[in-house]
Amino acid sequence: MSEPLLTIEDLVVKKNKESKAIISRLNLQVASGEMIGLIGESGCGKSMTARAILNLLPGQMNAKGKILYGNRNLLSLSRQEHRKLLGKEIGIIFQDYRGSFTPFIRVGKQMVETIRAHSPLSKKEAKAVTLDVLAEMGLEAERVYKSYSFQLSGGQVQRAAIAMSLALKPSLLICDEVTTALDVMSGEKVLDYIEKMRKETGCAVLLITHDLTQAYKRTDRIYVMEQGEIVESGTPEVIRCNHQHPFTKKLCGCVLALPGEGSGVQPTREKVIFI
Ligand SMILES: Nc1ncnc2c1ncn2[C@@H]1O[C@H](COP(=O)(O)OP(=O)(O)OP(=O)(O)O)[C@@H](O)[C@H]1O
Ligand code: NI
Repeated sequence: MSEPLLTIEDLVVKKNKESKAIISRLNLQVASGEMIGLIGESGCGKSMTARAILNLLPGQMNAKGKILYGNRNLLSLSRQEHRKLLGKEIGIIFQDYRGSFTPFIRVGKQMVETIRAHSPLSKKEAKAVTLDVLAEMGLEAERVYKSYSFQLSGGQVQRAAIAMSLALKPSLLICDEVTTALDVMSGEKVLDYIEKMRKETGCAVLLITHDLTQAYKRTDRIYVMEQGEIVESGTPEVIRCNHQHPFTKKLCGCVLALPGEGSGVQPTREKVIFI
């Protein structure tokens, strides 16, 4: 692994000081250019981990430990410093992609404003970048630019949200269940675009998913989370074939996967069932 870009050390997140930890002593590393999978059952703390990185934990929740981005501890940055990093250095695509754009402002205008908030580009230059990245995502750039988000399909909005992230060229992109609300084909396309972006910009990706097959197919390394703890980590092959933890065994035992073209996933002797 090359130099770590993001290092989470002993992260503990609690609803309040007295309550049980939602995340307990979590350790995780993402190197530049890596695609990392964070998998686990619903409610195990995947989104809270992303929120802690982004300083977007709800209400009274507090986080202890270290989240090092380069040599800066994100947990000790001011809100203002954090905001500067968001988007520009660290991009996020949420599960609820509709929330990426407000419904009252045209998609193009929002993209131009976001780009300009993070760079010294003129309106005209920002518009050119916006049209470029929308086209890059395989969208009809002019039409999407002029549309309100509710005039587009789910997949189109999701791709526009990725285009937005691409325009800001973050070093780290966090994708939280980005395909959950999409049909399989649209979901695959969205992941293809994320991979394309990674190849083009060299950014690292933290792919949060409860879809084990997706993690196997797309990531370089996988962290398995259970009830707020990382119980296992390794390459997709190790997690699939040589997992040690009973939870990973259970998780792998639940997978039903199709032997997809170019998936890189070979049938194994054990728990993963291919039909
Ligand atoms: N706003 C909130 N206030 C208090 N507790 C919360 C809040 N949001 C989530 N939680 C709790 O934090 C824990 C971790 O939730 P989190 O959203 O990180 O799960 P997840 O792994 O992302 O699940 P999913 O796969 O369903 O998205 C859960 O027990 C959840 O009930
Ligand atoms: Ni979640």
